[in-house]
Amino acid sequence: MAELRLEQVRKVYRSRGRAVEAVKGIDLAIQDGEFVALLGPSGCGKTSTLRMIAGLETITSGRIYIGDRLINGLEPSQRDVAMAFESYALYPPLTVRENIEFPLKARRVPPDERRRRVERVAEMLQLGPILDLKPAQLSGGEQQRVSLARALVRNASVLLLDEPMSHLDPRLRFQMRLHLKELLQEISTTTIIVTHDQLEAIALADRIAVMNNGVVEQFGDRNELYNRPATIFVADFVGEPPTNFVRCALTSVNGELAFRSQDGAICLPPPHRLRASLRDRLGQEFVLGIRPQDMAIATPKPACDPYHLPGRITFVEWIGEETHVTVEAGQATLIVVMGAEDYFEEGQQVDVTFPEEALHVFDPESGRAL
Ligand SMILES: Nc1ncnc2c1ncn2[C@@H]1O[C@H](COP(=O)(O)OP(=O)(O)OP(=O)(O)O)[C@@H](O)[C@H]1O
Repeated sequence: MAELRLEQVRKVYRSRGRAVEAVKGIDLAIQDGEFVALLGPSGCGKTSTLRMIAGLETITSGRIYIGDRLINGLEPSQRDVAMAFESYALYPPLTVRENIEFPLKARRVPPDERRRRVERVAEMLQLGPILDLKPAQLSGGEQQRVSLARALVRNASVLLLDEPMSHLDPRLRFQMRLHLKELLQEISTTTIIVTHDQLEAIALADRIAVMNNGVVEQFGDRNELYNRPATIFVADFVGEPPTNFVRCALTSVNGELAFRSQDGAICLPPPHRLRASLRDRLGQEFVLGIRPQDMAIATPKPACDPYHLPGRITFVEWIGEETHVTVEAGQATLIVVMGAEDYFEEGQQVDVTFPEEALHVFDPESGRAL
């Protein structure tokens, strides 16, 4: 157990004379026993970050601390970090039991203690029936669970999981998530999981670092990412369906500030919390973001709520427990999530409403929330 701290960590790869800056000076402070997910699209630098913490990749610049120890120069074996790989990395000649036991033997853990720890983790990950098989006899999902078991059994200060469930079928994935969460709560090891699956990140992690293009766009818990997205990227990447975005100019209508789309179909007052700071930005463009789950369709039009948009339903899709309704408001297309029991018809004129706090305002240049 230990705190893990990354300060201005960068990774530049050189391949065929070209420099690729995969990680662009990230800062992360992960508390002792905390479970953090690195979430982001393919190529955003998640695995590079993890491999630098594990010592499998050199750190181009910056500092990584585990507790008070600066680990930049330490060999992987000196770092007290355990890692489970997406690509398993099991030892082919050893049985599953021997694979899991291997890191304990290397650390001279007594046989009784070894057996107890292997059995505990094997039970958690449902590996009992395959303990005497060799990796070549296992399915991809089974190999992945063995790799996870081998990392968990060590009780290292820091546990790193790189897409540890990507090869499991959805049902097993669900079960593994439950077991993993339970097990990690019990051993309370500082853990980082890399995933591009936001459901996995949300279900497992205490906090999520959303990465894009080598930088951490936001580091926060689920509520912060949903209710106060720091950037356009986070508002777009986290949440399903993605946030609705509309580009508007800040204008003055009858002496009051208003965000107005180019065709005039959208005209909304800025949220109260931003009004004072927006006074001197008249004429500038902004990106407005509203989550589909924060919107509702009201018929008839609400009497005095300023946060409503008149539009026309163009598409209705029933998805299990939700109905996704597409509404056109002038040239803007908005998706609204309603309940499965709500009934709407294409062509219907409606009003889309939402609470003031659901309106997120972003600077189009920096992409950052105001
Ligand atoms: N050894 C390497 N040499 C050159 N470029 C690399 C190397 N490893 C990674 N990269 C590049 O660095 C960037 C980040 O890669 P990284 O694997 O860290 O991203 P990722 O977010 O983990 O992606 P994925 O989810 O696809 O695994 C990518 O552009 C990748 O092509």
